[in-house]
Amino acid sequence: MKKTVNVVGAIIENEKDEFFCALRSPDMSLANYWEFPGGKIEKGESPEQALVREFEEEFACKIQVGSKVEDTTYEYEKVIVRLETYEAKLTNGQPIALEHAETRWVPRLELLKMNFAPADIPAIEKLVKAQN
Ligand SMILES: Nc1nc2c([nH]c(=O)n2[C@H]2C[C@H](O)[C@@H](COP(=O)(O)OP(=O)(O)OP(=O)(O)O)O2)c(=O)[nH]1
Repeated sequence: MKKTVNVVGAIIENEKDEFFCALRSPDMSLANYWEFPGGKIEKGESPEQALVREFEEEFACKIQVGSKVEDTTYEYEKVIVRLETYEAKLTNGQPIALEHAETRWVPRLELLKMNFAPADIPAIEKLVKAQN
């Protein structure tokens, strides 16, 4: 039976209506896909606590987590991922990619053109529809 992993991702928007995206590096699972960075929720953690921890570990910066955007379960070839995405704000410094191949601030409508991990697509569709 496939394992289900609980993953949380941050949706961070800047004042120019751009979103913080990260490219998974070749040595990560799901290599070379873009994602809303975050990671697996560890035992005893809330999704919010996991996101704060992951941003300190992977981007050496602090975030404040807001409301939930989407909750999707996607079945990959080897694993099932439940991805919860949350709005978040940078509260201390700019993110520095310590593990990802690249990071980019992407304009809302261009999110659709990026090679995002399949589990992220429902969240992206929601963001595009929410455009005002
Ligand atoms: N972080 C993140 N992971 C995603 C997204 N979409 C998606 O399918 N995933 C998948 C990729 C991985 O299989 C899994 C998350 O693993 P991860 O490697 O980021 O988590 P982690 O930092 O806790 O990993 P590790 O320490 O166990 O290596 O979820 C997303 O938007 N953000």
